[in-house]
Amino acid sequence: MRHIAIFGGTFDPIHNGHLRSAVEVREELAADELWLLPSNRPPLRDRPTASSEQRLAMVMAAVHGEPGVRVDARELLRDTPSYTVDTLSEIRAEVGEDIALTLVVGSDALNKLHQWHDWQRLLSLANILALGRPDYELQLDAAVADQLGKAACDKSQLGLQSRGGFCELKLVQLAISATDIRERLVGGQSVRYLLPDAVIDFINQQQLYRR
Ligand SMILES: Nc1ncnc2c1ncn2[C@@H]1O[C@H](COP(=O)(O)OP(=O)(O)OP(=O)(O)O)[C@@H](O)[C@H]1O
Ligand SMILES: O=C(O)c1ccc[n+]([C@@H]2O[C@H](COP(=O)([O-])O)[C@@H](O)[C@H]2O)c1
Repeated sequence: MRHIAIFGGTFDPIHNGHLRSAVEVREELAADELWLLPSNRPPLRDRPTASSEQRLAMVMAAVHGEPGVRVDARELLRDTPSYTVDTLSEIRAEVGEDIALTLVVGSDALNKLHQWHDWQRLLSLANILALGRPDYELQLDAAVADQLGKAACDKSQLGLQSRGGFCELKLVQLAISATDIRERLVGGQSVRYLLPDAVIDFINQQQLYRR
């Protein structure tokens, strides 16, 4: 069965924590493709510092030439909050019923899943993969833990079922965050090796994340 992993984020900016996770998830799941989806108006946080266009440009520069990784800009084309359930419904309608879709969510984001719009429907559209992240233990809301617990399966199962499975993966675990990168830039510190040089060049060119 064809298998697509869907990894959404604010990516303000995209960094090596995201990128290493994307590459490893694709390998670990033996997924055919991994799609990065920059969100337009992230529902549960303040407005991003960089514009949608700038965040999209940084994501594209970061993964240029990376095999099997694609950038999907659909959420930037909708002027509504980027509800994942809407995005997955749209993707499901496009790819059809017989393709495995796996939504990739970091542990910090998953801990807030109970606040997501219509979160109960997510497993009817896709599998969910929880990504371990340093400094963020998985501490799920009780209702979420109950639903995901019932869906728990081995990672090898995710590519064999189109939706409805849940699995946790601990990958390389880089303690990098976009907040820390923005703070370093405001403070005039180096961010080299935390994110790709192409993204740093773009940030400098556009004078992003300055005081
Ligand atoms: N270092 C990391 N390792 C694994 N997953 C990560 C890492 N950083 C972010 N993620 C995950 O990537 C997705 C998008 O994250 P996001 O764009 O919000 O980055 P962030 O670094 O958490 O940003 P911010 O510091 O602004 O909150 C989320 O599911 C998040 O949990
Ligand atoms: O659907 C929702 O209500 C929802 C609420 C919060 C976050 N999300 C999605 O979760 C992903 C990670 O979000 P964030 O804010 O941690 O970058 C991103 O793709 C968001 O669109 C989705």
